[in-house]
Amino acid sequence: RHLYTCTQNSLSLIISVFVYISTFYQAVLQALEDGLKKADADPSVKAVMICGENGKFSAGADIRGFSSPKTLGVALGPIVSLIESSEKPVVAAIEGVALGGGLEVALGCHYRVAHAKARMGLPEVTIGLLPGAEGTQRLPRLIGVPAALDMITTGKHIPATEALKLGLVDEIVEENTIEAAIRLANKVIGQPLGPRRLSLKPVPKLPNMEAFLQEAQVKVKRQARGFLAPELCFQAVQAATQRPFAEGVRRERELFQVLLSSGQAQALQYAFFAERAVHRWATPAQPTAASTFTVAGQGLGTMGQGIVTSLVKANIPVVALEQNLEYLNKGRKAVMVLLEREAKKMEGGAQKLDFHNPARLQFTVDFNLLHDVDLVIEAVFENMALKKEIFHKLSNICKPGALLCTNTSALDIDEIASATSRPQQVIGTHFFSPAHVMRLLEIIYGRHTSPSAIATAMQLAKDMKKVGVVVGNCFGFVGNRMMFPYVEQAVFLLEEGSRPEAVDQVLEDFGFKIGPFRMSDLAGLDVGWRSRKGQGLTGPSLPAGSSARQRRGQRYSPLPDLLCERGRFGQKTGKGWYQYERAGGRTATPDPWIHGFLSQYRDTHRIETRYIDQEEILERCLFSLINEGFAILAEGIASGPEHLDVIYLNGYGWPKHRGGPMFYASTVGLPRVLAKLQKYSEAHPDVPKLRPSAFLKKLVAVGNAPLKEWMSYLSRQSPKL
Ligand SMILES: CC/C=C\C/C=C/C(=O)SCCNC(=O)CCNC(=O)[C@H](O)C(C)(C)COP(=O)(O)OP(=O)(O)OC[C@H]1O[C@@H](n2cnc3c(N)ncnc32)[C@H](O)[C@@H]1OP(=O)(O)O
Repeated sequence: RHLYTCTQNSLSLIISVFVYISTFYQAVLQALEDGLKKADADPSVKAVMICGENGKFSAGADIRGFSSPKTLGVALGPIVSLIESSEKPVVAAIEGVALGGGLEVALGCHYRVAHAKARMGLPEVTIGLLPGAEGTQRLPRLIGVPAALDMITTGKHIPATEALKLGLVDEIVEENTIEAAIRLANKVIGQPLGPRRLSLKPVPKLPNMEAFLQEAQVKVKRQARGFLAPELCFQAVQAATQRPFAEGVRRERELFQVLLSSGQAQALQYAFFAERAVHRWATPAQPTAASTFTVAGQGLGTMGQGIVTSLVKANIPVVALEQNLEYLNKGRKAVMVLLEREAKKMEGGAQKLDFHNPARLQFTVDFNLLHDVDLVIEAVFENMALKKEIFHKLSNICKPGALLCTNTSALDIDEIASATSRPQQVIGTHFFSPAHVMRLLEIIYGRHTSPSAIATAMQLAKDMKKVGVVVGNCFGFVGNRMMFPYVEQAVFLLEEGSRPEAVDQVLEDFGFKIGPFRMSDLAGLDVGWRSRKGQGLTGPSLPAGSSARQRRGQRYSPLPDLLCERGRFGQKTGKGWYQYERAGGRTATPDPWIHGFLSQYRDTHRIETRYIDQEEILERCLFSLINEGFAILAEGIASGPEHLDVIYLNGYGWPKHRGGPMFYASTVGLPRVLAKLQKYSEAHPDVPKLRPSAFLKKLVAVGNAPLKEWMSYLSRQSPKL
């Protein structure tokens, strides 16, 4: 943001511009261009140094600018060229971050000095673009093709220490970066600049470049699953290996334009801002125990282990509690394995994982040790009676201000709170498995939960580096409630003639990592079976004489129950919707037994088998999920469509380049979503989840309102959101 010119011994400020290189695009570019020309023309100026303000070099172009028709993104390229062609040495002083266009500017400089704590990267791929200011051509020339491909196709940020090893920066410093850059500038005055101009350098050769590129392309394609940007990033880097610099730049610009108009870039940029909007969301209240939490993890099963690991990673002191020594020792061992693994990943980084210190992590079976903690996260298994018993005990033992959180994916927060004398301090925290990896945290407030309890849970999410989304209390909350109709449709499609692998394929082609049946096999079919038994939908509590395919006047499919009755719980038993190489195996193969079973089932229930095309599979699964999203918004269970999208992007594997289910609905067009739901609902009148939500109808009736205006059409919103 500052361009300094460096005379032999003195430093004078020439211009001051803004944080994001293109926030005031024309002004910033103009200022850079003017400053450089002025420096070049002034014989008293011997060198130039470019740095940022307030300890940050640049986060790159203003992402909002890419959705404006007047985007002038490519104009940054000529400025980078101008920097490079300067007859006086130009040194970048990198502090904080140098990302995207920011790093591209640094690549135009002849030298780069970075602070040891700085981070660098070309994250354009994560917003659906490629580094379009000649970065795909300069970076491989500087650090070689493998490292450049890795940075450009993944968008990862790298620490300065790694940048130094790669040769991306010339020097790293612990103290004053700007002074170090000026020192370097003074040192190199008069030295030839040709060897420092990256556009003149050849791309370093590899003995097996072609084979390397082929393999890399296959890998990028396999991981992208319909996401265009990584593939086009690859092509731009490939161009650097095949063409002279200027032609490579032309190719980069063509590919950039393809991405800019692809629709995927808008989806990803929407997702970028949606996540930040959700993060910014706050209640008027202050957290009660901000940043000084001592947290007790209650229950050390799979979820509890992940939660404790996450807390330790976030440097939050933890007391981990189990009901007996056997479970405690088992849980402790598992947590230690996870923590050792995390510590290994963090090796070489600035932060160390401190988990052998009992003041940071303590394991106990003594409930009384919870007396002094600020917050408890209960993570026993999903059983209302057990949870109520524990909350009653917690309410008696914990100090008056302590917040009591329950990790649940569906249970009623109010009922759990009713077992305590402090329902205002009871809140749901729905972690996703594995809890030390997954970023999402659904925060569920009950009828009596206080605003400061919500604010405290939000603070906890921030401290744990998770994306906390506050939602209301209803069966399945937001994520699972939207997932139920999706899975229900997938199973109905099997009844009507489809196969698990056909349904999964359509949804995987859409971009999900795994389809609903592979997912169900992974999670275990017994989980849903237990829940359906609890709801009286199957098992001994099902009233005698119930129809096989109807429950409470609605269509019901007993297929998952029938599989469970045959011991087919999925991967854990080696059989589920697919077959596996062994119990615990992970390779799903279509199972002829399932095909035979389905056709027998259709015969038994006199269901005519029909061919179901990909469009119907996709629409019935996705539109029923989206329809539920509209119902959720109308009921005031969530603050806005961005919140639902952030939940789906971070907890349910929704493909990022589709922006989330509600954003996707807006791109399909609400009138089309409505028309299709109406059609499917007419064909299946006994499936309420296909009946279009009144809110969706309203948004269509007012003329297909744009997503950012949806909430203005609701008269009533939750007072707590
Ligand atoms: C033809 C080619 C032309 C040009 C090529 C160049 C292209 C580019 O440069 S594209 C942009 C590439 N840069 C990025 O993708 C960086 C995005 N930002 C981040 O990763 C992070 O914000 C950060 C690491 C820079 C900082 O993280 P953190 O400290 O956690 O803060 P926040 O993420 O909450 O951000 C704070 C605030 O800043 C807004 N913001 C950040 N970066 C940008 C940006 N590049 N454009 C616009 N706005 C940005 C962010 O939205 C937050 O504001 P709000 O809370 O109001 O949303």
